[in-house]
Amino acid sequence: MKTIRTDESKRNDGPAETGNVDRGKALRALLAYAKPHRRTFLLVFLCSFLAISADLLQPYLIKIAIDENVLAGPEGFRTLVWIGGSFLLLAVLSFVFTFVQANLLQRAGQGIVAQLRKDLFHHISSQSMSFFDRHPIGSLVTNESSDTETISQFFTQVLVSLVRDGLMLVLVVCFMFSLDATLASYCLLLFPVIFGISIAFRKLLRSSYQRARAQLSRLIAFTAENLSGMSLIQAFHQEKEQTRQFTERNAQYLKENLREVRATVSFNRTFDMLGSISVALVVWLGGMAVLGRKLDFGILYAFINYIRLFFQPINAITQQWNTLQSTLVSAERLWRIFSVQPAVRDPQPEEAKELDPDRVQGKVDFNRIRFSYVDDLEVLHGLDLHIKPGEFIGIVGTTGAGKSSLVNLLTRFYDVNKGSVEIDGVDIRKLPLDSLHHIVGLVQQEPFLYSGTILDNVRLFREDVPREDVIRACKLVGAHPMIQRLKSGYDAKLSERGSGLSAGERQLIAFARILIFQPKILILDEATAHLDSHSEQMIQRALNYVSQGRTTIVIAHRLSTIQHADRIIVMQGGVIAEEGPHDVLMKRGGYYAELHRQSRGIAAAAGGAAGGS
Ligand SMILES: Nc1ncnc2c1ncn2[C@@H]1O[C@H](COP(=O)(O)OP(=O)(O)OP(=O)(O)O)[C@@H](O)[C@H]1O
Repeated sequence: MKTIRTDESKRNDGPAETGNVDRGKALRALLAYAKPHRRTFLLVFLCSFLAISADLLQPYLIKIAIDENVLAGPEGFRTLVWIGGSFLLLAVLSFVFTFVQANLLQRAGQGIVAQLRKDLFHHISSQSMSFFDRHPIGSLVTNESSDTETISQFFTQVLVSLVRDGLMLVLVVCFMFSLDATLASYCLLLFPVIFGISIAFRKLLRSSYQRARAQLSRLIAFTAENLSGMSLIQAFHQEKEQTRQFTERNAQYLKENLREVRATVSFNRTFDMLGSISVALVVWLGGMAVLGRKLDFGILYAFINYIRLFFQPINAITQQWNTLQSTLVSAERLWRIFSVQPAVRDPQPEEAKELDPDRVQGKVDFNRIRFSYVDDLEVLHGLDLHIKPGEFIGIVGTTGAGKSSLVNLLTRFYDVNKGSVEIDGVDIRKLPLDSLHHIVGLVQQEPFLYSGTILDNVRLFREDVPREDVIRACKLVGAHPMIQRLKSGYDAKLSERGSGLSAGERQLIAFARILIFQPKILILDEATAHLDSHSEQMIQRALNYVSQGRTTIVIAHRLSTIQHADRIIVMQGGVIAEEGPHDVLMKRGGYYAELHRQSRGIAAAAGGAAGGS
């Protein structure tokens, strides 16, 4: 199944979340998902038709029973039994066809939405980092969960109701005219009233739904953000303030939700009222006709049944109208996401170059690169850095100097605005992303661990990597003793994001991943969180081991980590301020020496405080 394609495919990660989108296009793209299920939908409509016919014939049978048998006297008894039997048969047929229709419909509808969810997840996962800078996680969670659920209702309720109830309405009107054209004509006078009411409510229903959805998104985004920053909230005693903000958002959502419920209930009850007035009208007009012997009683009985049935599909269609409004809002939201194409993409086949991961030397060149996350706010200003194969580079600098930005460009989380980044002389924009990520390995400040076992996390769910290799890698980076202490060792299940492990332990696991996947270039963003000296030593040992034979770039927050680096790059305000080995930089007495002095001062103060406490 193909992902929704859009005409806006040339858009690069653009702000598709704002501005109007073409609702027709969004709906067409959605309907394309139903195409593979054409046959099932045809069967559904056929079953609906048969079930409706069986339902509609029932009042007609009763009319025959009353007028031609009951009122005709005792000789009609045998036919009455036949009519009773036929009535029962019609009821059974209606049950069977409705049952089959509902099952087929659910299967097709749920299948479509499962596919949509999968495509959406795939689409989101293939976006570049700038997409996630612009789209809050909470809002993406709403897209993936509740928007797709609304779309599911479109396929399992709206689509079929529009056809089934529309068909029923036409058939009911036909039956009514065949029974009594005058009474039927009076009933048709109701159509303009129904139309007027629908138009009057339409705007109100749509806007109240949109407002409720916007508040829900706001609430989910706030909750997601808070849950991921819970430790910070508690550390700064922000619970009360956050609860206050949550309560405010929650109250807004409640208010909008109630407003939506009020609008829906008023709309539905207005229709019910109209239905009751119509029945009263038919009873009055028809009753007069029966009394005046212009109409058979059986016809009046059937007519009352049909007028009830007449309102049933109208009610259902208007109910579905509400769902259709929700579907349109959800389809628009999903369409906006699907319209965004990743800013960082695989090269065109004619431009693509391959580097054999086993033969990569590991030479890295940043050639006069300029880069900004947002327009007009450049963070790297024509930076030039050339790294030899196997070189160990330490990057230091004040916060916001551009260290992470520099390595983000080597992993192609973002692309440079000007200049180029090359590996072994090949512009990385020409390398397929897959092979680039084989060549460049990353150990982040807060390595991401999945909900799964230690084994899964080290070999990243690749079953073809033997358990023994994982254990060997963990032993080499010094993670083995820590893993053995866990209850089930390598099979211990980690909680979400590995929250059961310390920052240092999570980094050790990430180091073991490097030994399994053997990238030729290693980037380490050192953990800023305070590590005790034992963990620090473990990390240092692991790094020394893992960096052997590969080009290594370490963003260091503790200068001790990179003291023995081949070269230290000192960054300041998006440019390289100084570079050279530790001793040379210290002798120069410049910015690095100053940083070093400061860090020793801080370490001494921390030591003093620890000693004093
Ligand atoms: N996703 C982003 N969107 C917009 N601006 C960003 C983004 N990430 C970083 N910046 C900005 O880019 C500049 C460089 O940030 P960067 O993270 O590269 O600095 P750093 O040297 O790694 O800092 P730190 O040591 O604090 O991690 C900063 O001014 C920062 O505010």
